[in-house]
Amino acid sequence: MEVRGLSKSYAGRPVVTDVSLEVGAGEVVALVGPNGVGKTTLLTCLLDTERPDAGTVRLDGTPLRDQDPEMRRAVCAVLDDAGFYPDVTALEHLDALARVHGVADPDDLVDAALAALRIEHVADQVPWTLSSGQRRRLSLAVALVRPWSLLVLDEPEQRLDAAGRSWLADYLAAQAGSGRSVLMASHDATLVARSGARVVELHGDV
Ligand SMILES: Nc1ncnc2c1ncn2[C@@H]1O[C@H](COP(=O)(O)OP(=O)(O)OP(=O)(O)O)[C@@H](O)[C@H]1O
Repeated sequence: MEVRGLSKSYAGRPVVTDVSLEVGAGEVVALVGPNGVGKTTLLTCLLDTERPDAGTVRLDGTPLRDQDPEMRRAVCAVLDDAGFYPDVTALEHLDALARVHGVADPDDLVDAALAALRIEHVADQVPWTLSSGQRRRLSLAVALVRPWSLLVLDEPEQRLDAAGRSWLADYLAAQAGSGRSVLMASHDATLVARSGARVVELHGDV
């Protein structure tokens, strides 16, 4: 992914100013910086869910548009743990996403994801009955059941216990090792280091 000259203001107040960065194949990149510096804003602009005031975002040379089915397939974003259908169990949520993306053997993939995230025992519960950490684990499990070449994560360490953070760091490093790309905002220096991330520090008037 290549970002050039991205800027975003809210009500005339600059939040992201002229940011350029690249995330290469096989690379984990960590955006770091203090609260309010603009990490989430940058991620939402990159994902085309917020419209930047200026700048370009390209994936493999093509402008990134969230309405483009190819882009939606290439980019997996986990920004929070809120995007669940309320009446669908954890297992059904993962199963639906795997099938929508046309993966082979969705049953096996979903079982493996539930096991990897250690949420098999709550697979039949609807999201609002999960603990907050289990909901975060379910959000992350999505990345294991659908295709992507770029994974975008916003503070994925939130609400994870120590074992979960270690698993996540090793998972991200392994994905980079297989040639995929990861861009995350994080406040967890251990996660950033253990995942082998290249650090991009945002500076702002905060
Ligand atoms: N929709 C919005 N309208 C107005 N201001 C906003 C909006 N979204 C974000 N901001 C402001 O933009 C600034 C950057 O917010 P952002 O969430 O991007 O920071 P962040 O670096 O992700 O912070 P944190 O580390 O606390 O998650 C903050 O001052 C915030 O108040």
